Amino acid sequence: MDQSKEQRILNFVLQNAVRGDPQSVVDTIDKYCAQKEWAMNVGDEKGLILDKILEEAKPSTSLELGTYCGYSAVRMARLLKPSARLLTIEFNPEFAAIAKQIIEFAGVQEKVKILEGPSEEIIPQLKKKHEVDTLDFVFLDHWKERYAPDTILLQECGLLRKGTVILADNVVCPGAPEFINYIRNNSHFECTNYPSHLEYMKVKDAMEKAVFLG
Ligand SMILES: COCc1ccccc1-c1cc(O)c2[nH]cnc(=O)c2c1
Ligand SMILES: [Mg+2]
Repeated sequence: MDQSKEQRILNFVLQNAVRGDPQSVVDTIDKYCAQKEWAMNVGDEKGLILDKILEEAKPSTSLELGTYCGYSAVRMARLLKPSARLLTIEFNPEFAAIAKQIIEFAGVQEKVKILEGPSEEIIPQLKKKHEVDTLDFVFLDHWKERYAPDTILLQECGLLRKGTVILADNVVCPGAPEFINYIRNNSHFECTNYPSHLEYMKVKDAMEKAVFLG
């Protein structure tokens, strides 16, 4: 059976990154995806925007929707304080299996927990099954048509608190028009747009930050 692109990314990390060094894992994935095969990691340019907004938020409990190969999970975990936790939801079992190995190789497995399944099923389980009180930081990087319904679901499940920071990838490319329309016309959110580029490309993209006002 031919290897998947995600398996090739994992192999490149195992052979070229430094075990236990999350920065080297991030840099190695960026090198592979910029030079050999494009893949939908948030990447180095938008990754720096993610880093800055995450460091400002100093979250104890973070949620990521869309783990993929674990690039942004490793990128975020490398900046979290030792007691902080990141829950990351991935629908695709093959992606989740690759991400688990990349997260473990980077040595951030103590801070990161991968939850496999559809976000609409897992989000309502976060409080009781995963001992979440409220979320300090949310990174939306999964199916664009789920951004708005999942943001509404997070509110309905009482998972947002005054000041929760939501950061969404790809609001220009592929685009998340329903989410942008919802969040910018909602007085309970304070929105900021961060123009950037699609990972590893010259194509325009952007990230949107939405702070929940309670
Ligand atoms: C499968 O499409 C790949 C693609 C193709 C062209 C343009 C953008 C994207 C893209 C870029 C991203 O950062 C993404 N992040 C999360 N979930 C995505 O589906 C996603 C898609
Ligand atoms: Mg993305």
